[in-house]
Amino acid sequence: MGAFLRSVETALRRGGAASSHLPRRFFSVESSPERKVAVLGAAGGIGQPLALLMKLNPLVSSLALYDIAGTPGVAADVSHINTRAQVAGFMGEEQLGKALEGSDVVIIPAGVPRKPGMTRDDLFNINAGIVKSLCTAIAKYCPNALVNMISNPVNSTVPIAAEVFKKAGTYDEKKLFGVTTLDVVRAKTFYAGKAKVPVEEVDVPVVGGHAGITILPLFSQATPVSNALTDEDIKALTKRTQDGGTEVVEAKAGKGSATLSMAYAGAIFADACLKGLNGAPDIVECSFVQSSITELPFFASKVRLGKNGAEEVLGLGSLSDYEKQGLESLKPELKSSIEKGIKFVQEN
Ligand SMILES: NC(=O)C1=CN([C@@H]2O[C@H](COP(=O)(O)OP(=O)(O)OC[C@H]3O[C@@H](n4cnc5c(N)ncnc54)[C@H](O)[C@@H]3O)[C@@H](O)[C@H]2O)C=CC1
Ligand SMILES: O=C([O-])CC(=O)C(=O)O
Repeated sequence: MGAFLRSVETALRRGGAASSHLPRRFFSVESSPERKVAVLGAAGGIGQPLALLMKLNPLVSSLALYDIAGTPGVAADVSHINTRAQVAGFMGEEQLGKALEGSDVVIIPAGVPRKPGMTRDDLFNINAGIVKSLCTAIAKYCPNALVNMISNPVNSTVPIAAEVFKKAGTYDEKKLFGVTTLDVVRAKTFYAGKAKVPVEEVDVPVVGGHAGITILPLFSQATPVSNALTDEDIKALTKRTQDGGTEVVEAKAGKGSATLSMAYAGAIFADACLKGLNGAPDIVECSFVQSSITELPFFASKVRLGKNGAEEVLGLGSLSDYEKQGLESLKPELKSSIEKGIKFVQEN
């Protein structure tokens, strides 16, 4: 472990990938302009490890940690790590503006997580209001920031954010992202295990939304290609990816949902946003964004990230019959979750 951590430090000092243990994408710094990242909900189960990972990212020069409680401690703790980002903690609504001002990327893991037996939609009543008020502040204090929405139900919180920004006159569809990276992370892990291929080489797009059957992994496009997997294997992998969140919720038995893997996924996605802003070429990640690739107004698919955010929403590519069926089955649920979010802002 000592050697591992020393290699992290060396990698960070060099600003390059010094260790094969580390995802290269975390540590490549071609050029490093000043970039401020704000984490809203930074004292929570996701927020704390995400704050740590963003402090390790050399693309970040300023890290604002905001929560309704607990941020002074988290900020003091993380700030002692000897990396580039200057860390500041902000607590309570009166400090939200200061936390947001000048932000390039705002990551939102604020809100309540699931307990066993709940769906993500069961979180709507509490989290919709939290997201609405945070997005109202974003529109006021950093209207140009890229927003990475983690709070569930993502299928509704992203449309909520869009409506809030529209009302405020600041909406830019290129700058609003539902974070579905954890679905991709899971699909890659599960596929690598089943296909017996090196996990660090695996790529699997995951499209649709971020709840149950709306999560549609496209294993027919997975690389490296494996001819060893049967149709039954693909069905089982699809179901496990769709139920990945529930698997963690049940294992945690009342103590919340995925936090560590989500922090990892959130850090990967925020890093991609920063690289895009900095002009790095060919930055493509799946995300739930405003979309015209299906008849639904929001949809997750591969997105090319650039200096303005989502520069291009990529199409679905060719689907297997099983995936085509999955796509048709997910549309009614996704449509109604999107409409629920829009209605919430229009009526409140
Ligand atoms: N998009 C995804 O793939 C995933 C999303 N999630 C979602 O992320 C959210 C957070 O999960 P956890 O970190 O496990 O929950 P948590 O309860 O551990 O942390 C949430 C934090 O949000 C804070 N918070 C509440 N109201 C706030 C407000 N108005 N402003 C700022 N902060 C506020 C709380 O004080 C708490 O520190 C949940 O909605 C969960 O469902 C979780 C895992 C994966
Ligand atoms: O399942 C949950 O409630 C949290 C989540 O979105 C995930 O882990 O994918």
